Amino acid sequence: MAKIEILVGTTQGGTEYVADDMAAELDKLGHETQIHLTPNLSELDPKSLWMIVSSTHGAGDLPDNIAPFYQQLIATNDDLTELKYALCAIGDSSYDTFCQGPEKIISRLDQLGAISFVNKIQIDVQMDPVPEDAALAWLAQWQSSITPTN
Ligand SMILES: Cc1cc2nc3c(=O)[nH]c(=O)nc-3n(C[C@H](O)[C@H](O)[C@H](O)COP(=O)(O)O)c2cc1C
Repeated sequence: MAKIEILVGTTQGGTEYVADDMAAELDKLGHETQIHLTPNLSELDPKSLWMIVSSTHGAGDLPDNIAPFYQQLIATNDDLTELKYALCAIGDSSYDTFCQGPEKIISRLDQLGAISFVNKIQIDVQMDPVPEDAALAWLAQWQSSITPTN
């Protein structure tokens, strides 16, 4: 069993459904998931696996609910070298800034020493109108490699 923090960035709520479905799948496998709709750095375990599940809004911007978390990351110098993360980005390829919002978070996590646990997925709602399906297929590719220590 692993502890998995799921950080959600959403404006209309669609991405929250994607996060809920992945959490349900991980719970079935015996992992301990926690969904954060307003993530707070001080409440997250830096020795767990973080899944960032976020759409993009504006012009390559993070949704408002997760933007303050990004500011917390910018303000901290915490050592995150024990942290592993997985990115599930959801966007629309008709925008030049396709899926760029959560890249800001990933870029800062990398600066703080965190390591990507798997290749990210960028779900294009033009191609996948039901992003849950693409997200669950992606999760199925790597969920068996999650270990208690990650
Ligand atoms: C005003 C607006 C701006 C958007 N900007 C972007 C963008 O810059 N890049 C992108 O990939 N998708 C963009 N999108 C598409 C959303 O990320 C996509 O519709 C997503 O499914 C919304 O999920 P949510 O309801 O969970 O926020 C934008 C959508 C809207 C309505």
